[in-house]
Amino acid sequence: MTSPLVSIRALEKRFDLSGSLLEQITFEGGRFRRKQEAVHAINGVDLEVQKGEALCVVGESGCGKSTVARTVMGLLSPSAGEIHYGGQRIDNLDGKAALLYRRKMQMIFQNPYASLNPRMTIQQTLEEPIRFHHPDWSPTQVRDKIHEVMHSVGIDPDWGSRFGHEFSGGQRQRIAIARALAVDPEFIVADEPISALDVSIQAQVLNLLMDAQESRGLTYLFITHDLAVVEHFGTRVAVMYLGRVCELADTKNLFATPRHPYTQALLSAIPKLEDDRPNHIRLKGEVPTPVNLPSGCVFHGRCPYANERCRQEVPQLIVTDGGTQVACHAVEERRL
Ligand SMILES: Nc1ncnc2c1ncn2[C@@H]1O[C@H](COP(=O)(O)OP(=O)(O)OP(=O)(O)O)[C@@H](O)[C@H]1O
Repeated sequence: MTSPLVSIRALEKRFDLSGSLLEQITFEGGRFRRKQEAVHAINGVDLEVQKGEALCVVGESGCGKSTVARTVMGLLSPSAGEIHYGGQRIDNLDGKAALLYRRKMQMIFQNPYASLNPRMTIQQTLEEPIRFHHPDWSPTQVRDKIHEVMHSVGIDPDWGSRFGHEFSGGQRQRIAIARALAVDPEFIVADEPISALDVSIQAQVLNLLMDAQESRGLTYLFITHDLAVVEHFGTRVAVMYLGRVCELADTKNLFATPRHPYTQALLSAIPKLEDDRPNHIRLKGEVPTPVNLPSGCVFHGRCPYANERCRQEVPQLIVTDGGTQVACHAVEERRL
């Protein structure tokens, strides 16, 4: 395998909930104690994104997908761990060195209503990042680039003087995609890019992202909770639960033979007319709070295969016969 474009290494992200030092001090059992509460949003994630692939990250709400996305993009700093791009560590860069990666790595957000400035014309929206990253470009070069990206996302280049609010949700997301493409990125993090759109528009925008991937040789980290999207779009899939990756597989393998009980439960939740699927699992209970993480395997409280080892020992990702990586003691012990 070639070296990955992006590596996420032993990533952890905690959000401190304790407030000021004064608010952290409590009096318990006759002593002053310092109480430090935190949301453990990411708890040791290792992922490699290969050049040209679309790596999808899936999981229930709150499992840490967006936090992974925002940390990779440098919008959040990791509590521990590293992000590498093309072999270079980037989570600790600033100034000029960081600028280069800001051009190569672009992000598309879920809500095109919030991500476009309503006071800017489309021309201004697209011009801003181009001028920022290419201050030496002539007005003609800038104009040609704007024309090219508007055309490629299916927005009439003559509409450049219109404002964002004059466009529908689907058109706005196309413009947001054009803004990301305008600086010729290599890597795009797309965080639920179609989930705020009408169902009838979703497939069009997804196809647009796939066309851009092919024609521009893009690599995607694609965050979604929609398994139908994953099946259509993903080269590989990472399934997350409570801030950890529990399964990493080629998309075909994941849908044909899900190995982790949580993945099996997610796939079981997809409605089917004739349900003859093996490994049908129905999840009980709620996702535990990421403030007090369960010991051992974070999934053990909801897992029908959990035993004492699962309650005590954190499972690591192991490679199974089919090449899928799974973090599950039951799979490792061939109990499942
Ligand atoms: N700024 C923040 N401060 C405190 N907690 C946060 C912050 N951002 C995220 N979290 C918490 O971190 C955990 C992971 O959130 P994240 O948004 O990454 O999950 P997600 O899988 O993307 O969920 P969703 O699909 O709902 O967006 C959640 O418990 C969330 O409440």
